[in-house]
Amino acid sequence: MTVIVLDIEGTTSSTESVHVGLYAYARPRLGPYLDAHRDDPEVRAVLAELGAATTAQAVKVLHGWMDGDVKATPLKTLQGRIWAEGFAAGELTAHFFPDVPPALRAWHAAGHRLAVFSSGSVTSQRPWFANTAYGDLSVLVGHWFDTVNAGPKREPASYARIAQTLGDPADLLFLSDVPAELDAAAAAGWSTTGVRRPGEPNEGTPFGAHPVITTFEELTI
Ligand SMILES: CSCCC(=O)C(=O)COP(=O)(O)O
Ligand SMILES: [Mg+2]
Repeated sequence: MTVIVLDIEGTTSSTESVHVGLYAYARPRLGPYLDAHRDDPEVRAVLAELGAATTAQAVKVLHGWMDGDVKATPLKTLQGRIWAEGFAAGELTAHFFPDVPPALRAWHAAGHRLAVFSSGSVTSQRPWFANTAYGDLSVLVGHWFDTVNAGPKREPASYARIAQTLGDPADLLFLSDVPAELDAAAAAGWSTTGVRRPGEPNEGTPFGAHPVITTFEELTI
């Protein structure tokens, strides 16, 4: 039995749906969210990490990270909370490539375990998988990992940390569109497969020694 660990952006879901859909939703809400949750310990911690004295200063840093698609944990924490509210309010729905839902259901039915490891916070991963045009896919996923509970995606130590929960690295398979993430997983003893989807930013990126698929239908476990 294999544990299949999924990246989101570029792998299960389009980059556009994250950058245009989710980022545009979060962008104007960051300032008001900070002002409304100043007494929340997690928000206070984010502000302390940013070193920003005012909401305007904090928003400037956060918008700069969004413009550069910097996967900084304080940004991901705030985005995730704003998106979770958006999903709960019925204002957001998730995008999944059409090959993904049937493949996840088939792998789950065959006894393979599924997990997610994304730079997007766990707070946003769960509603992303729960609110799809293909029904609630979150019920198929047993474990959720992000940069807080696992660590940065390009560091082998993060994959070693995840393996402490999921089991023997030899049984773990990571699917991602980013070669540096696959390199880190392989360095931790995991199996890897690159996902090169037509039209995605990493379509032309070399994947080195990692096997490559263009849809989940091509994966043989
Ligand atoms: C609801 S998922 C949010 C996706 C996100 O914010 C992100 O940065 C995705 O990065 P990934 O590690 O999945 O490529
Ligand atoms: Mg990705």
